[in-house]
Amino acid sequence: MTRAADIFREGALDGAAVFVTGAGTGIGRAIAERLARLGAVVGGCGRRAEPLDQTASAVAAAGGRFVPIPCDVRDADAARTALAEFASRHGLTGLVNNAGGQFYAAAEDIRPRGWQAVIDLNLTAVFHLCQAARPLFRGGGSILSISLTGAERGALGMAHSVAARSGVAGLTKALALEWAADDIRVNCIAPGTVATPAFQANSTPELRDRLRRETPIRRLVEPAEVAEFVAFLLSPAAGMITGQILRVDGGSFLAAPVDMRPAGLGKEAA
Ligand SMILES: CCCCCCCCC/C=C/C(=O)SCCNC(=O)CCNC(=O)[C@H](O)C(C)(C)COP(=O)(O)OP(=O)(O)OC[C@H]1O[C@@H](n2cnc3c(N)ncnc32)[C@H](O)[C@@H]1OP(=O)(O)O
Ligand SMILES: NC(=O)C1=CN([C@@H]2O[C@H](COP(=O)(O)OP(=O)(O)OC[C@H]3O[C@@H](n4cnc5c(N)ncnc54)[C@H](OP(=O)(O)O)[C@@H]3O)[C@@H](O)[C@H]2O)C=CC1
Repeated sequence: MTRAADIFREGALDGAAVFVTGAGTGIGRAIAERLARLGAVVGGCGRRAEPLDQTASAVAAAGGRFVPIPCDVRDADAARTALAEFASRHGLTGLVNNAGGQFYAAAEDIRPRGWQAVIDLNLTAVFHLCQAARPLFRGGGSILSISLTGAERGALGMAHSVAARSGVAGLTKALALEWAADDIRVNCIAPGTVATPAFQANSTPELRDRLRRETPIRRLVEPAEVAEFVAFLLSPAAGMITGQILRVDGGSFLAAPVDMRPAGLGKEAA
């Protein structure tokens, strides 16, 4: 079978300049490496410099260009400055809001600071970066936000994250409408479970096996499968796709909601 990664021709994204948040690890790193391989110049942020430098080395070894600009996306001014610095040197045709995450807790155990941390990272930072990108796009652009499948139906143990991702879904549609006339497309990609090092570190083999069994296509999502879809949505081939929430989840959204509450791990969802 042809692998997804064989579909695009080399140079398919020549001339593209894309900023990826959380580009040092996991899904963000896979996205950065793939876009650079297809010819885009990629800028990326994260709080830590070291993972970004590792992405830069991997991209350079493959003959691509990656510009690491460490910053905390929850600091709106710092994020704005990082994006502007990248755009001033390379232009800007795409933004991928990938930085995100949450802890797992029953709703009654989420304290105000925990709620705020998850909303700030997964929703408010996305808005600030979209807003910052808007005037930097010249002649159109494409914004993608990495969300989480099933947010529209709910999940147990992730109330803060489900609320934030639902906010991103609404934001995606609102911005798609406001900016369509300037050929700025705004979409959301909602992955199912992806076995990245970060998720492995926050889960047990038993939980991952349960999530795999609960996925109609009986395996977890590969980071490369998300990256390939990102490449497509950034390309001119997706020129009429905007305002969409697009799932890369093996059909997970059709199955029962997941139960990620610490006390519920290992049990079937209620
Ligand atoms: C159908 C669908 C199929 C689909 C099925 C899909 C399954 C799910 C798959 C999803 C996977 C991923 O996203 S995995 C990839 C992403 N990686 C992660 O999620 C791991 C990283 N997580 C984090 O870094 C943190 O959780 C996060 C809050 C986001 C960032 O935090 P910060 O660095 O700002 O903050 P911290 O100082 O650590 O914490 C801030 C506050 O959070 C609270 N807090 C932190 N951990 C807490 C905990 N376990 N329980 C309660 N509260 C907690 C405390 O109140 C802290 O405040 P004080 O203590 O008062 O200071
Ligand atoms: N893995 C999975 O199963 C799924 C993941 N997702 C989502 O996909 C995205 C990527 O996940 P994944 O690759 O697994 O996880 P990672 O934890 O590896 O990726 C998150 C990245 O974001 C960066 N980041 C976190 N907080 C900030 C911040 N405040 N400012 C700047 N950068 C930050 C991290 O770098 P640093 O720590 O250096 O800041 C890290 O590189 C997340 O939004 C996640 O919620 C969605 C569905 C499923």
